[in-house]
This record gives sequence, C-alpha cells and structure tokens, in this order.
Amino acid sequence: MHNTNSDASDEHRQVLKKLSGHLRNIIEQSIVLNAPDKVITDINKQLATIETIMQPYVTDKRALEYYNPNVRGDLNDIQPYSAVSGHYNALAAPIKFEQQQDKLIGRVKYGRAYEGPPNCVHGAIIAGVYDQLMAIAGMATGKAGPTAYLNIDYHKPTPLFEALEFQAWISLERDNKIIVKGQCLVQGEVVTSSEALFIVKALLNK
Ligand SMILES: CCCCC/C=C\C/C=C\C/C=C\C/C=C\CCCC(=O)SCCNC(=O)CCNC(=O)[C@H](O)C(C)(C)COP(=O)(O)OP(=O)(O)OC[C@H]1O[C@@H](n2cnc3c(N)ncnc32)[C@H](O)[C@@H]1OP(=O)(O)O
Repeated sequence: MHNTNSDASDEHRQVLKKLSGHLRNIIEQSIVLNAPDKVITDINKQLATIETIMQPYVTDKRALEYYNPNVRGDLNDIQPYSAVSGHYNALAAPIKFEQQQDKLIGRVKYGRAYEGPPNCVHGAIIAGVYDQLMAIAGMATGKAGPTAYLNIDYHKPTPLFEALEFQAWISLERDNKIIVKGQCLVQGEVVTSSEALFIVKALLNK
C-alpha cells in the first residue's frame, strides 16, 4: 500500500493525472451547481456508472508511489497522492511546488470548494499547505520526519481565486530537530506566517 517505487509508465501517469483533474473540476462545480433535479439525477446516475466501472480495478496497492523522496523534476511527485499537494489526488488543489534558491515555493489559487470565511480560504487548508510544504522544505537537510508542532499566524484573510505564494525555508537544523519557517504572500503582502518543528525519523523503505 505504501510503495516507494512504481513501474507506471509516463502514459499511465498522464491518464491518472487527467482523471484527478476531471474529479477536481467536478468537486468545484458541485459546490456552485444550480441545476434542476432532473439534471442532477442524471449526473448521479452517470457518476454511479463510473464508480461501477472503477470498482473492479480498485486494489490495495496504489499505481504510483505513496512517497518518493528521490523524485526528479516535479516536486509535487514526492507524494503524488498527498491530500494537500498531490497532482493525483482530486482533493488537493492544483498547487505547484518549485525550488527557488534556498526557499521552497508553493503557488496556488483556491476555488469555492476550499472556502472557509466568506470568499476566503479555509484556515485548515492553509495549515495543510504549510505542513506539506514545510515538510518537503525540511527534506533539503537530507533528513525528514513527522511534524511535532505547526504554528500559524493568520495576519489577514487569505482570498479565494487569487494567486497565493507560499514560501518555506529551513530556520534551524540540530541533531534530530528541523525547524522550518514559512509565509504566504498575496500580491506581495504577507497574509499568514508559520513555524513548524519536524523530528527526524527513519523513512519508509518499502
Ligand atoms: C514529504 C513529507 C516528508 C515528511 C516525512 C514524515 C514521515 C516519514 C514517513 C513517510 C513519509 C511520507 C509522507 C509524509 C506525510 C505528510 C507530510 C506532512 C507531515 C505530517 O503531516 S506528519 C503528521 C502529523 N504529525 C504526527 O502525527 C506526529 C505525531 N507525534 C509523534 O509521532 C511524536 O510526538 C514525535 C515523533 C513528533 C516526537 O516523538 P519522539 O518520541 O520521536 O521524540 P521526543 O518526544 O523524545 O522528542 C524529541 C525532541 O523533540 C522535542 N519535541 C517533541 N515534540 C515537541 C513539540 N510539540 N514542541 C516542542 N518540542 C517538541 C522534545 O522535547 C525532544 O527534545 P530534546 O531532544 O531536546 O529533549
């Protein structure tokens, strides 16, 4: 179930990624759907058919890696199915991670499916981004481990439908502790900031 390697071809990865893209769009559409009952009933039937088509192929093993720290290229593929940043998980918004000098950057726009306060991103979604982004940023030390604490200051509301730039960088690395700091900018203004402690643990090796 928690495989760290996969022999999936590029083509297979592409069709899987496209599947989560469709599902992601459907989730967003479902939040702001104002259709007649008849239309929704028809949609429900078609979705039920899709579930039936998928069911025989559902196994206890993922097609792709659960965790792959040695990934080259797309940093989101360190955890392709991450609930926060996985491009193969429809629950995750299409956030894009990239390395920029000594910072790890996460760029994303959130839609209605992620709304907390009116027209703003839910605070728990913001916490999720920090947790994932900072965990991956901490991996630049060559070590990794679970989050012991994650503190967030919500300075200003974080708007939906706007380009968010999350940043994370290593603040301290000592023995088995890694402290990572982060902030999120909207049009150059800091709206939230964060600090997390990671305790280094042996990583999964199967
Ligand atoms: C891509 C992500 C990579 C992250 C790698 C993570 C795991 C690797 C496995 C698979 C990787 C795959 C993907 C990972 C998935 C998601 C990534 C996001 C990360 C998460 O979403 S992860 C979920 C939330 N996370 C938890 O579910 C942790 C539950 N928890 C525990 O498992 C223990 O609590 C633990 C291990 C944290 C510590 O336990 P422990 O027994 O190893 O260590 P101990 O308690 O002895 O503390 C040692 C020293 O840290 C100090 N210390 C401890 N806690 C502190 C605190 N809160 N504040 C201040 N200091 C603290 C002590 O004071 C002591 O300090 P000193 O050495 O100076 O005395």
